[in-house]
Formats: sequence, C-alpha cells, structure tokens
Amino acid sequence: MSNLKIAIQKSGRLYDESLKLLKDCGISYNDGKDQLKVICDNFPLEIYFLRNSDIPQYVEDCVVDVAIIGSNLLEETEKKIDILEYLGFSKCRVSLAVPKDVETNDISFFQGRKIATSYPNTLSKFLAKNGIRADIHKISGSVEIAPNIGLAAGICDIVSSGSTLFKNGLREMQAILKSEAVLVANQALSEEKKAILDRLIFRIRAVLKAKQSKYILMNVPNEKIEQVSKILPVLKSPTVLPLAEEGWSSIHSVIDDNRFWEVIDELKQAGAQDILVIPIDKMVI
Ligand SMILES: Nc1ncnc2c1ncn2[C@@H]1O[C@H](COP(=O)(O)OP(=O)(O)OP(=O)(O)O)[C@@H](O)[C@H]1O
Ligand SMILES: O=P(O)(O)OC[C@H]1O[C@H](OP(=O)(O)OP(=O)(O)O)[C@H](O)[C@@H]1O
Ligand SMILES: [Mg+2]
Repeated sequence: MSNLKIAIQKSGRLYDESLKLLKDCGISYNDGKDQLKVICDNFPLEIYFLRNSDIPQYVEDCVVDVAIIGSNLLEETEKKIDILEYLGFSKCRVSLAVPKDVETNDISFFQGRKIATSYPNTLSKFLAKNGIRADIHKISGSVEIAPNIGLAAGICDIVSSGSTLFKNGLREMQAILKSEAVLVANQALSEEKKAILDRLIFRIRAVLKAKQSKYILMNVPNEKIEQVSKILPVLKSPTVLPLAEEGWSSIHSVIDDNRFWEVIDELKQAGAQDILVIPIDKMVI
C-alpha cells in the first residue's frame, strides 16, 4: 500500500503550526534532525519538508499529493491545485503600504510610481483590475526596506500585526488579499490516496471543530433547567445530571468559543451558577 505524500514548509511561518496540526491528528514520526523526508509510524503518510515557494509546483507536478501552504501563494502562483480545507492559522493579508507621511488612501497614488513586492503576480492583477499603471519591482524579502532606500514609492507585502510596517516608518494603505493556511491537493489522486486523504481530513476537521468549541458545565436549580437550556446552543440537547444536593442539577453542553461571552450574562440571570468552561481536545459529530 502506498503512502500519502504531504509537503509542509521546511522552516518559517507555517512550520510549527503545520506540524502541531499533524500531531493533534494523532500522527507521529521519528524526529531525526535536518531530515527532509520522514515516514510516519502510525498513519500511511510521508512528510516532505520543502521551501514554501516551491511547494505549489511540487503539488501540481504530483511530486507530492497534498500540502499545507498559505492561500496567498495560490493566488500568486496560479497552479492547478485544489483547496480542500481552510486551517485557521497563519492569518495575514497582502497589502499595499506607503511611507507614513503619505496622506492619501487613494491607490491612484501609485499611478506611474514604483512598487516593491515579493508577490508581483498578485499585485499586477490587482493593479490591472483597478486601472493603475505602476512599475512593479520584484524582491524576495525584507520588502519593507524598499521605500527607505529610495527603491520604491511603496510596497505590497504580507501584513499581520503591522509591526514590521511600523518599525520601517510605513503604514497600510489597502489590503488586497486575505490569506490563511490551507490544505491543498493535486488533481490526479489515485482512489487509494483519496481514501487516505479522507481519513486525514476527517481527523483535521475533528481537531479544528474542537478548537472552535468549549465544553461548558454549570449548576442550576431544577426549576430553572428549561429556561437555562433554551439559552444554550447545543449539539442535540444538554446533558442534565442530578447533584447530591436536592433540587439542583448540573447542565453540560458544548458552546461555540465566540458565543460564550455573549450568553454568559443571560445564563447567570436565568439562574445558572458555578459555570465552568473547558477546552475540547477532539470533536466528532
Ligand atoms: N507575519 C505573518 N503572519 C502570519 N502569516 C504569515 C506571515 N508572514 C507570512 N505568512 C504566511 O506564511 C507563509 C510562509 O511565509 P514565510 O515567510 O515563512 O515563507 P516565505 O518567505 O514566503 O517562503 P520560503 O519558505 O520559500 O522562504 C506565507 O505565504 C503567508 O501565507
Ligand atoms: O505585520 P507583521 O506581524 O510584522 O508581519 C509581517 C512580516 O512578516 C513576514 O516576514 P517574515 O518575518 O516571515 O520574514 P521574511 O521576509 O524573511 O519572510 C512579512 O514578509 C512581513 O515582513
Ligand atoms: Mg516571510
């Protein structure tokens, strides 16, 4: 039986979270130093550690079957590969930025000017769509330095916290693309590989779903159970267990992480006490 081949970034922004995701999926391997390829012990998977910018080509050429990359790289490289799952980490945007003393937010500022970027294709598509003719200057890193050394009037690069822009005296003018890590696959997977991939995606979804949810439990006087239950968004219906103290019950449920702060006051007002919120490791629905 053949293994599914997955490429992940060798080092950089995506490396830690990509490996953590595989680990959370229960996949383990013998971690030899500086290995560029490892075979997993307990899942039919081979991991290839590659340069991020090379990965889309490897996937399209079927050198590997699947990969974890930033979705912005797909926009840039336009390879024939499919996004299977949004993974929720390495969130960032590709943005136009200018020296902070430039006052306008009108992108026609760039008309006839030079823009430094590592993402020339993404930028040229955006400029064409907006009718801006600018001179695109491709550099492969440290793009934020370009305006300071007189190389360009502005830049187009990845922004996350904005601190690199700030440290270089720049400000974000306009985001042109949002990005996050994605699982991608080539379009010619065998049935055997697809079956392994389905098992991997099943595990990834269980991990991602669990991250978005919390287990919540609280004590409630019996006469308030119905009222409290109505507030709780539940999978089926909440679990209600009697407490040793007569007239009281413990209600257990699962809640979306973002919803918790919205309903906490309502729960208290409805009579819930001693509310505990606990992380969930895996969630299979
Ligand atoms: N500051 C950031 N915050 C969040 N995500 C980021 C950030 N910078 C980059 N990313 C995402 O991580 C991906 C990899 O970026 P990284 O800088 O690690 O590698 P690279 O320099 O693009 O490529 P290579 O591995 O070929 O050197 C990017 O394509 C983007 O999707
Ligand atoms: O908005 P921030 O949180 O400051 O992040 C943005 C910076 O992160 C990335 O660089 P990285 O650190 O990956 O270095 P690189 O240019 O060598 O890839 C990107 O190219 C920006 O420079
Ligand atoms: Mg980078």
